[in-house]
Formats: sequence, C-alpha cells, structure tokens
Amino acid sequence: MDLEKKLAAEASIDFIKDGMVVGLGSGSTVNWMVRKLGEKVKQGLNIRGIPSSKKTERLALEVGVPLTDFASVDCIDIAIDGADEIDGNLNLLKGGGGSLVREKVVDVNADQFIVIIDQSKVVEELGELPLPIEVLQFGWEIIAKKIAELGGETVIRIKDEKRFISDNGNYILDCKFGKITKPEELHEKLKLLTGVVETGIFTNMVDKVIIGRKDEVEVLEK
Ligand SMILES: O=C[C@H](O)[C@H](O)[C@H](O)COP(=O)(O)O
Repeated sequence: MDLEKKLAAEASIDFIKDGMVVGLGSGSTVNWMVRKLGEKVKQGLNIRGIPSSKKTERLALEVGVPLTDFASVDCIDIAIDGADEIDGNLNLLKGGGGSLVREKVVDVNADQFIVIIDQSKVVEELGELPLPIEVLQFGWEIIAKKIAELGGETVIRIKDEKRFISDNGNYILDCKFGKITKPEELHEKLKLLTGVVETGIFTNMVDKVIIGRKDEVEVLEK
C-alpha cells in the first residue's frame, strides 16, 4: 500500500510546473509528494507551497519546499491532496488525519485539484469509513445530538487518550452514516448545523485522480 501511495504521489509531481503556487495536502501519501517536491526544488524547480496542516508545513520546511500564504498570493495553481475514500463520481471523504478544514480551503481554491491515492481508497459509495466532521469545542455535545438526528452515529475523536484537537483548535466527530448515497445533500444539511465548522465530504472539486495500483499508476480525469 505504501508503494502504491508513493507511486501516485511521485506521478503527481509531473503536473507541477515552474513558477506555480502549489497547495500541499496532508497525510502519508502527500508526505511522499512533499519529499519528492523537495528534491525537485533542490534541482532548481521554482515553486511556492501553501500547506494544509501544521504537519505538512513542518515536513515542507524540513525538505526545503519554500512556503507562502494566502496573504501573499491571489490564487493556487494546483493542489495535490490525499483522500480516505473516493466514489465513482469523484466525491471524496477526507479528514482521517484531522486536517479537513484547511485542506478544503486549499483544495477548493486551486485552479486544478489532483487527488493521489492507493487503490484501497476506491469505493462504490462513500461511507464505509466514518465521516469526520470538525465542530467547535463549545457545545459539541449538542452538536453531536443534532448530527445524530440526521442519522449519524457519532464518536468524538480521541488521540493518545485525549480528545483530538485540530490545527484550528476544534474537535472532530467521527460519524457513521452508513452508505452515503447523496454526499452533497448530506454535506449541506450538516453545514446548516450551528457549530459545525466543516465536513470531510468534498464534492465537485476533483480534476484528476492518480491511483497507485500495484507497481503502476492509473490516472482518471473528471
Ligand atoms: O486529514 C487527513 C487527510 O484528509 C488525508 O489526506 C487523508 O486522511 C488521506 O491520508 P493518507 O494519505 O495518509 O491515507
């Protein structure tokens, strides 16, 4: 699986051109991409990255990828990010690592959005995994009840025996909805709940998917 992630990640580098502002996603697949990008920068590629998590930011700085931010640029040319699930309509479920909010801000504002995954992420319908939803700490218990009224079986995310806190200082609720047949509709209903910051459903955003399959890659276009 790691080889498949690495292959997909490294294949995505071909789409990054000199002078681009690059949205850097989060997660283990993206980490391969960031490392490769660091090598390319050392060889003379001139790009600037916008990281979607503190972890990605740390790695980018470590491997020498120059960074910028939204105060300094008007647009992101290309964003490259991983996913936890992708369905046949290229809808994504993301947030397994807890970085969904910043990822969505980066990915939705990119001219081109490329997803890099291993083949285990391809599903018929989203929802085999619980859906991560970032919520305010204040009132999370009542927000969880409202999510339950929409059909979600909700568990607050725990890491190292403590409540997981996102880069934005919020909690993550992992919510089992069963098969998500209408991702956009579910996302919209959840977003209407006060206290929900963002959901891990990403719809109508993906331009290209690079899938690592054994020792080769498959590229899907929108
Ligand atoms: O919050 C985490 C992100 O959405 C990741 O992009 C996603 O979980 C995929 O991660 P990985 O590449 O480690 O499987």
